[in-house]
Formats: sequence, C-alpha cells, structure tokens
Amino acid sequence: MCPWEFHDKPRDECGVLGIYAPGNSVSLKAYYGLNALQHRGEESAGIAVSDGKQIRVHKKMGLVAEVFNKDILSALKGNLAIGHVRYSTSGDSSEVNAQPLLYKDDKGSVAVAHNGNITNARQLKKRLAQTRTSGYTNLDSEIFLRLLAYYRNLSLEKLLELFLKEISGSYSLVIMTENSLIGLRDPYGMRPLCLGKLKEMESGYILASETCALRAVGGELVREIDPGEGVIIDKNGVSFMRSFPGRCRRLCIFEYIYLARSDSVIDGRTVNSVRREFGRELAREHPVAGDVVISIPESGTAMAMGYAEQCGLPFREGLLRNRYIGRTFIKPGQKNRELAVKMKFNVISDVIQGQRVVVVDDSLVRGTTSCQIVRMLREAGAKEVHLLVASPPLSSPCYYGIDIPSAAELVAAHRTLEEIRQYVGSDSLQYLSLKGMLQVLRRPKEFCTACFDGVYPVPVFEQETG
Ligand SMILES: O=P(O)(O)OC[C@H]1O[C@H](OP(=O)(O)OP(=O)(O)O)[C@H](O)[C@@H]1O
Ligand SMILES: NC(=O)CC[C@H](N)C(=O)O
Ligand code: SF4
Ligand SMILES: [Mg+2]
Repeated sequence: MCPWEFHDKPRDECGVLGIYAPGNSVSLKAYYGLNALQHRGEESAGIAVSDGKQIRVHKKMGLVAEVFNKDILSALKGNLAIGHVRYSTSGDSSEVNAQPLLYKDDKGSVAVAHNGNITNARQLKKRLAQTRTSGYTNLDSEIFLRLLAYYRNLSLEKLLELFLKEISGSYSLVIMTENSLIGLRDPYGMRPLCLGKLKEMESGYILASETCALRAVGGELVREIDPGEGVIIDKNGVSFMRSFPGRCRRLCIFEYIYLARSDSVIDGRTVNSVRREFGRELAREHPVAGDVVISIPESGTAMAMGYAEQCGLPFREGLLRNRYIGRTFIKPGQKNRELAVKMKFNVISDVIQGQRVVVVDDSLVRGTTSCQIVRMLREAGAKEVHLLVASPPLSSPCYYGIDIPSAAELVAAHRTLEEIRQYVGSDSLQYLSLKGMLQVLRRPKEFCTACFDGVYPVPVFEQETG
C-alpha cells in the first residue's frame, strides 16, 4: 500500500498525554495517565521519554497494560514524556502507525502524538513529498513530522503558528523535544486538551486529552487549552501562545455523548452530570409507560439514571457488562464489533422478566448494540422493550476522527423512525432531539454537530472524503 493511502472512512478517538517533571522519573506516571485514557483508543499504545539528551520510544499494538511492563518502564528513563493510545482514523491499524512518532536529525529529536483527523492531509502530503521522516507510516499525523522536518530552522512558536495556519481538521497535539513539552489545540478546539499541574512538584506539568488522566498521575487541573492555543513548558516555566486568531469553539459534541470518561470535566462540568441531564431531557421529551429503566452500559448509564430520575421510574442494573471486553464501537470491523457485543453483555433475568423495560443508550450508530440487546431482553422474558436514545439520529459521516461511517452504514441515515424501530426490533423507539441536547449545554453554539445536522465547521477537502 502506498504510504499515504487513507482509509475510506474515519474511525474513532485517541488519547494524548504529556508530562514534564524535572528531577523525577516520569515513565510510570505516563503509564498511569495513559491507562486513564484507555477508553479513547484500544488499538496501540506508546510512550516517548527524554532524559535530556535523547528520546526513547516504546510502542506496540495492544492495551496499555499489555504494551508495558515494569522492565520496559524502567528502561524508559527521563523526566519528560509524551504518550498516546490509538484508535486509527487514517492509516492502518498496525505497529508502524502506533504513536508517538519520532523524528531525528543532526539538530536533535522531536516526538509527536496526535488526537484528531486531518482533512487536508493529501494536499500537504503532495507538497511535502520530498521531505522524509520515518517513511513507514501511512498516517495523517505524519504531516506534523514532515512540517517539523521541513521547517527545522523555525522557532517552536513559529512552527506552532504554521501548523495552525496550514493544517485543517481536528488536532490536539502533544510534542516533545529533548527538553521541552509542547501542547497545541486546533483553531476550533474540536478535540479536548487540558493543562494540569503536578501537585507535589514545583515545576511539574501535565497535558492530557481529559482531566481523568490528571488525577491518575497526581495532578490537578490548571485549565483547558483554548482553541488555537499553544503551550510550551520548559526550564523557563509555562508560556502560552495565542498569536493565531482562534476560531469559534466547535468541540465535538460526541465527547459529551460517548467519548470522554464520565468523571472527566469539560467546560467546568463533569461529563457524568451532562449525560444525566441528557437523560432527564430525553424523559421530558419522551416519557414512556414502563416498569423499570435499565441502561446499556457503560456510556448509556448516566443517561438512563437521569431518565429514571425524571420519570420517577426505578433504575435497575438489567445488563451485566463483562469488564474484560472493551468498547465495541471503536473495534475495527463489523464482525469484531458484533462478536464483542455478544461477549460483552448478559441479562440479569429477574430484573427483566415480565417487565415493561425502558432501555436507554447514549447513541445508536450502526445498531450493532441495540439490535442484539433488544433480542436478549426479549429472550429473557421482557414484556415490552422500549428503546430510548439520548442523542439525535445520526445522518452524516464524521471526517474529524470519529467512526461515524458513511450514510450507508448509519442506521438512521435512510430510514424513518418507524423503520429504525423495526430494524432494532423494539416496541417503541425515541431519540433526544438536537434542540433538547443543545439546551442542556452551557454554550450550545460552541459545538460541532455535523453528524446530526450535516453542518461541517471545518472544510473537508473532496479527496479526503473517500
Ligand atoms: O449502534 P452501534 O454501532 O452499536 O454503536 C453505538 C453503541 O456503541 C457504543 O458503546 P461501546 O460498547 O463502544 O462503549 P461503552 O461501553 O462505553 O458504552 C455506544 O455507547 C453505543 O452503545
Ligand atoms: N483517533 C485519533 O485521534 C487518531 C489520530 C491519527 N489520525 C491516527 O490515525 O493515528
Ligand atoms: S461530526 Fe460528529 S463525531 Fe465528528 S467531530 Fe462533529 S460532532 Fe464529533
Ligand atoms: Mg455503549
């Protein structure tokens, strides 16, 4: 395959992490931090560490706990690190595409970890065709390395400015040289990135996709990085860079719906509290006569609780989730996803038998989960099964790094509500409206909602849409 051949459609998320802790070993902290971000990508994991002289990288396919062990972590010596958990959006799901990516030349080394999806990668790739970096990956993220290599003589500040001007799409980046840690968020702030402070260390800092990783490494939130903002952390302290005019914030609304961990804080609110509110709003819009409310764990749980609270119905654990099976939506390939759903859930029969069951999930994408769950609930003796989805019907693909596929694969794209109900096999089906969902959010205009309404905030170049 040509090294710049992209997949026909994007997949899911990634998690990025950076730790700057002068005088302290950081590899174990990076390991804990990446573990906290595991839900953002389960395909590969990697950590790059600098001892001030050179950067060493260890990365492999697998979960964080599978990729690293005590010996590997002790060999990664240094007090500056970046890390990545990947779910592939551009390029194969293979070890060569695992991140962080490392570039070395006679001036030194630089490593990059990227969350997001670049929408003008092909154009940039053509322009930088002569610039060699690793030469192996077929990632969109390699663009950052190529630009770094091509403009090697520019200052860090100028380089970040160049990224912001040249690169279109979504990106939250952590970058490291031998002595500095850098963070950058795209001009629309589509992917999250926050800055934290290591509590017991005067000059120790963390950058992370989500606040849940800050706590895992003994840090506390300083603040979220703004759209179009860069941050450089080195021996001079922390400096922020805002020379590029940030655009309107357009955070991916799926961070609240599904992607982020429930205990993470985005825009001052825990994801859990927002999900609960989505559930309450869903109940206001669509109250259903039922006996018991259950959730499709994990992400649907807070919404189901909110729904039950609002309706005054009892919330019960009706489905047991096997904790050793990961997230099904982010698995590559439909067969893998179907198998994973089968292995992931089991019904707690006495909660279900003879009941009018109201089952709440956060989203309905391909319908892999809901079809099987409805069938399982019926087999377990449910009298009625009512499916409530705490986000609107998905009608358009995502080009910014989430596995919301082509309209052909989206259950809701070409079906009426009644047709979708028949497809999943429930007695009734209702979705939360886009208006209702936005109403719950403090700054409703500052979100990307393209997969629901087809309004794409960042240009998607024709060649990139596959
Ligand atoms: O309609 P589908 O194509 O099945 O996709 C939607 C489902 O996928 C996700 O769950 P997932 O198992 O990935 O993660 P979770 O454990 O966090 O809920 C999401 O929460 C829905 O349950
Ligand atoms: N999900 C992501 O953010 C992945 C980043 C990058 N596009 C990759 O495929 O590795
Ligand atoms: S299109 Fe949907 S999934 Fe993609 S960034 Fe926008 S809101 Fe998120
Ligand atoms: Mg789910």
